[in-house]
Amino acid sequence: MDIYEYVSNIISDVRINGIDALKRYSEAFDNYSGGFTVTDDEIEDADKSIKPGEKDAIKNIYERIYEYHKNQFEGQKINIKNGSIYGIIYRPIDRIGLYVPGKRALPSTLMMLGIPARIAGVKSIVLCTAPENGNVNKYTLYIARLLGIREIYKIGGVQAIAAMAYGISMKPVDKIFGPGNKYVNEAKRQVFGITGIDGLYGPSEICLIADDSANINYIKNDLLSQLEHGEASSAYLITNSLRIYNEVKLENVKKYYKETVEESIELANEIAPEHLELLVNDPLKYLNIIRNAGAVYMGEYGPVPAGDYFLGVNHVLPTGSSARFSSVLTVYDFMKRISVAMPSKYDFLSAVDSGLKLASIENMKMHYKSMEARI
Ligand SMILES: NC(=O)c1ccc[n+]([C@@H]2O[C@H](COP(=O)([O-])OP(=O)(O)OC[C@H]3O[C@@H](n4cnc5c(N)ncnc54)[C@H](O)[C@@H]3O)[C@@H](O)[C@H]2O)c1
Ligand SMILES: N[C@H](CO)Cc1c[nH]c[nH+]1
Ligand SMILES: [Zn+2]
Repeated sequence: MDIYEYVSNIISDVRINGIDALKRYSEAFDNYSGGFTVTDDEIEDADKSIKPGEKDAIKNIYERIYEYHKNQFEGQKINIKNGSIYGIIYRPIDRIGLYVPGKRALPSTLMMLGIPARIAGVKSIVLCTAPENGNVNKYTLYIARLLGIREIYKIGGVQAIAAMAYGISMKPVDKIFGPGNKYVNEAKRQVFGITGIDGLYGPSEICLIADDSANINYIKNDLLSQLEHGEASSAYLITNSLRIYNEVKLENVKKYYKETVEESIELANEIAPEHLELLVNDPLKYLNIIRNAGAVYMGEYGPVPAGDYFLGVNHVLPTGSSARFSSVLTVYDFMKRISVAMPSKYDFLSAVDSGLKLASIENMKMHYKSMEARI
């Protein structure tokens, strides 16, 4: 059975059989058979068990992520010209679902999802994450509290995506956000249309371009950092230095030699990686030829893990070459654009003839009459 059919069967089962199916899949995949709702007591216990130093680190990073995202939204765009009003207004999505990997828990991801959601003004937020030994990761719960998220479910994988989309054991959501493994991403792809999705944010990837000036240790550590996410992750090294090409010998890293940094970047554009790291002299001068990447990290102090954790940039990024058409998560992903028009009489009359012609071309009689009646 291919992954499409496999995931589709789970989604249908959850849609048709509801909570019974959720229970079966939670038992089968997450070894969990308790209730799905996280209680206030569990949140309180998590809070108590976290050390003050850990809380400070989380709050510091929360602030940095907030700072980076707070001015992303550039405001409503309403133009008033010669008495006409044309524009686009933005409105937060009413209700969203956040998916945070839970078994090998990534609490940092909740900050990356929840902070821009709150900045965008989303009011109703649900969190789904798989339990580990029966419990949701305590740091995830602490961050949920910082974000004011109170509706939290111990559900992971495909069944969580189906539950949020079809409203099983909860009210359905309008859009689902968050990264996950191949099953989670296939599930998101399949429920798109019933609900919105942010993008295809799958197993982590790094493409590192190094010239002869790059530190070999940095190269090795940075490549291995993203492979640490699991066997589905990928790492590419592209270099114009034969020395580096020969010295970096790492299992599971795909290596390429190119004559120049420009050619290396062209190959990276074809790969369209989630993360593109440049360990080259004067990296800024290459920015204008980078076309396909989820995020670009440059210079000695820009290793991908710093972006994963504390720089403040978002670490929820397109993978599997989807950076060709998709982007890093921003505040805008949590909003809808609505076009707005209020033409003046003058503006209407100056162009209505063209509108009437087009209505005739399309043979739309009532469209024609609607406009004609105002002349
Ligand atoms: N692109 C990004 O922005 C980004 C950010 C953070 C993490 N990630 C990636 O997210 C991924 C997280 O993956 P994960 O697996 O740790 O967590 P996950 O939460 O995505 O998946 C775990 C869940 O998958 C389900 N599952 C496991 N095996 C299954 C099977 N055989 N059939 C059906 N369902 C099954 C289980 O319900 C389990 O809870 C990693 O690959 C990581 O690299 C990506
Ligand atoms: N590298 C991941 C994005 O691909 C994000 C992450 C979370 N925690 C550690 N890393
Ligand atoms: Zn990472």
